[in-house]
Amino acid sequence: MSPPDAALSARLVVRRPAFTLDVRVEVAPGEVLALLGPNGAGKSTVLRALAGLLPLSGGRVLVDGRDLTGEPAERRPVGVVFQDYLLFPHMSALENVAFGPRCRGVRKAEARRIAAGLLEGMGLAGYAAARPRSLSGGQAQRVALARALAVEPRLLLLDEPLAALDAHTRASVRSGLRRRLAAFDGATVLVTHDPLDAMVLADRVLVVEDGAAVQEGAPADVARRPRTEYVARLVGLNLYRGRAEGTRVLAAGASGAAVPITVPGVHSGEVFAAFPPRAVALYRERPAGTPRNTWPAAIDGVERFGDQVRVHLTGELALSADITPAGLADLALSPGDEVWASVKATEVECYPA
Ligand SMILES: Nc1ncnc2c1ncn2[C@@H]1O[C@H](COP(=O)(O)OP(=O)(O)OP(=O)(O)O)[C@@H](O)[C@H]1O
Repeated sequence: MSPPDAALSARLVVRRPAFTLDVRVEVAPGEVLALLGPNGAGKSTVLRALAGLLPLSGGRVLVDGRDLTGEPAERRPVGVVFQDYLLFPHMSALENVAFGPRCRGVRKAEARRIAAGLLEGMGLAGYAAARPRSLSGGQAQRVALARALAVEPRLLLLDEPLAALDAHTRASVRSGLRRRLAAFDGATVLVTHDPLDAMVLADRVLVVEDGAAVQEGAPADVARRPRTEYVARLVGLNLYRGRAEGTRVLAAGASGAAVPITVPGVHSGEVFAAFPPRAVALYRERPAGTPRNTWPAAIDGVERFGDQVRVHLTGELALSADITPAGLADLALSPGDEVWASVKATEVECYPA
């Protein structure tokens, strides 16, 4: 059942020869949902199905309680910001924004008035006559957002809204976009690969893998308690699944043997245990007399990670450790070396699987 106050309530089934998408998407009024997932997971398929650009094999799309399933794209109260913005190059910014209302039968003068108001709201009043190619990436994105909002959508769809920008401008455009999305009272669904986009822009995250929803929740909760390898890698956590027995979790080691992980608190049943690479300390010799978790491991690779060094380890448990370059030099570590990895129980997050 869909919540009565959902602005968007959809079940989307799309069947292709080698791929099936089957997800439910619920978004409250004013809420921003980020779809996060690896390449080919089906995120763009979700957006295109919601926009009416792709027929459903099953399911339905309700926006503000209205069934849009059979409606063609141009009759849906939906605004779309495409990945590369897809502004019409031969039209001015104003004409680009006025295009949607014009297509929906709004008279020219009125469409231009709507467009001018939206451009002004985006801080682009002085760019109405500018052609898209003369705009910066951030400006083009705002024109694309204004164009999407010009049809007074109840559902706003953004496909990788920051992917076309260089790293330098991305941060400021991201915070501008956040403010603008906060002012929109319909449902927003955005697609991203970037966990930071999801953290900053979204109220809730839906992780899609191989056509199915695998995890959903507030961005911070998803980041803190990943439920799949993909999410754990994305947010940079070591993640294991196992059976809890009191304060120990028995995780499956590489050889199939159970590897105990001591966790804070008492748990039972199937659980996840997760900890960040910065919580892992490395030693040449097994540290004696410590209540910490200690596991033997071999250095698999080393990479620079910010001002730290990320060490990848193999063994019964595969794990990543962040240490300082000085620490790496002190330990004189190189690939293949045997070490002991150690993690305090209090650094381990344990939660039901
Ligand atoms: N037009 C199409 N015809 C056939 N198969 C398609 C089509 N578009 C996408 N696919 C396939 O459907 C699956 C989902 O693709 P989709 O583009 O939705 O994934 P995505 O999560 O958006 O990926 P990315 O992050 O790479 O854009 C993939 O297996 C893809 O190869």
